[in-house]
Amino acid sequence: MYTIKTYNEIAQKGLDVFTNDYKINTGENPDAILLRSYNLHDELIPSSVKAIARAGAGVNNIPVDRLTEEGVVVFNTPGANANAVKELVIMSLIASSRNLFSAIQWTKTLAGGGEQVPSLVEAGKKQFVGTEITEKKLGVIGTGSIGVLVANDASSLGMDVMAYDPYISVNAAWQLSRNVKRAMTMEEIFRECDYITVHVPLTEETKGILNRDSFEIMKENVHILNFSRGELVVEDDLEIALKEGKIKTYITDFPTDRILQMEGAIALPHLGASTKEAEENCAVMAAKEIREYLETGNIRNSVNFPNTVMPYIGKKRFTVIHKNIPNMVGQMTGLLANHQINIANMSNRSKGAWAYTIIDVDNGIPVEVVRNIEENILKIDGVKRVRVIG
Ligand SMILES: NC(=O)c1ccc[n+]([C@@H]2O[C@H](COP(=O)([O-])OP(=O)(O)OC[C@H]3O[C@@H](n4cnc5c(N)ncnc54)[C@H](O)[C@@H]3O)[C@@H](O)[C@H]2O)c1
Ligand SMILES: O=C(O)[C@H](O)COP(=O)(O)O
Repeated sequence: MYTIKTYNEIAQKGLDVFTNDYKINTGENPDAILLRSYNLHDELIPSSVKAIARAGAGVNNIPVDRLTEEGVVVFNTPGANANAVKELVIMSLIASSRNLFSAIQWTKTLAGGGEQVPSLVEAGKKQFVGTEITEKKLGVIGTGSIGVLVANDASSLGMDVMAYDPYISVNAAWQLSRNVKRAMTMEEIFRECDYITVHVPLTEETKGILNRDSFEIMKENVHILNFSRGELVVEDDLEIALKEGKIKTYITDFPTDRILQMEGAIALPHLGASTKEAEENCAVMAAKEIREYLETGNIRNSVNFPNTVMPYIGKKRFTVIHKNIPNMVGQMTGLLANHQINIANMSNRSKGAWAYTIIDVDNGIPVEVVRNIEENILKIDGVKRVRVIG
């Protein structure tokens, strides 16, 4: 029996992935945590927790570094909400070009105008004259799951699209339309584009990339869209650039009190992933990642440990989280050899400073021998966690 603790509301379809062997939100010692944007940084995470799945993309709400040191596997759900975000970004591109947000607000103010409404509309509409997006230049910073979709669809709508991503994955590169031009630097995007949209994770490197220096080299009246994270922008600098009219609109999914008071800033209440489809996709994917890890030790879509998938055929399985240093596998297999135990299958993967090893052994080993091996693997210098499955 496993226990899952949830933070945030999780789509029922995702919770349904947890069958009878699971309890949700009961007891003090959960095996895994499932959450969306809830801030885990200040939470005490019990040592019973082996895995944390973020039903979504961004993991900046999770203390990943600390959890890695504790051998807790953190997952996210790559691409599961990308279409939802893309649709909102494309809508916002058009809405900002056509001054739709303020036009809708103004039109509402005519309520109660009786028969005058049609003529008031005709007289007032000129204040909302917009521009078309066709043939305008869009810069996409970050071409991962969302950025690729935005770039391709904007290109289909007739925009001239350029994209910057120094770490683009092979998968994303395959998906990107050949009409999308490659920018070699972020500055190229800043200098040349009429619209700029950011689709990067919040990291030390991306924090504050939208700042005074970048605004300074941008075109006059640029539209900026930020559906990634609020901290990518330096608010002091944004306020000045909006006041000076350098930035025409800043559309963000991450309002702060200050941004809500800036003229030219349009804020949505973090709606990017809030569609029925995206919520279900993310919840199902996250729940499956947890189940697979707890039941088989396989790791798929982890942000802190190497993806390691070895078919589980019901044999006794040792899974070991350890430092990525020499002679770890040798020491583990040595312990098995001491007991004349045959290894049926094995996988060892690394990611940066950490590695993960799965060893399947033939069935029928006495319980006390298994326990002894488990204890001795844990004693190896550099080993963080050992689990025996089956
Ligand atoms: N508004 C929302 O509701 C919502 C929903 C989903 C994701 N997001 C945010 O959007 C981000 C992107 O989501 P995704 O699913 O596309 O993630 P992703 O991991 O698929 O793509 C991120 C891309 O950014 C690139 N990148 C990283 N550092 C970079 C840098 N310094 N310069 C340029 N590119 C860089 C990576 O190479 C990758 O291709 C998430 O991290 C999250 O913060 C917001
Ligand atoms: O990173 C993400 O996936 C988004 O910001 C979605 O967050 P949410 O699950 O809280 O809507």
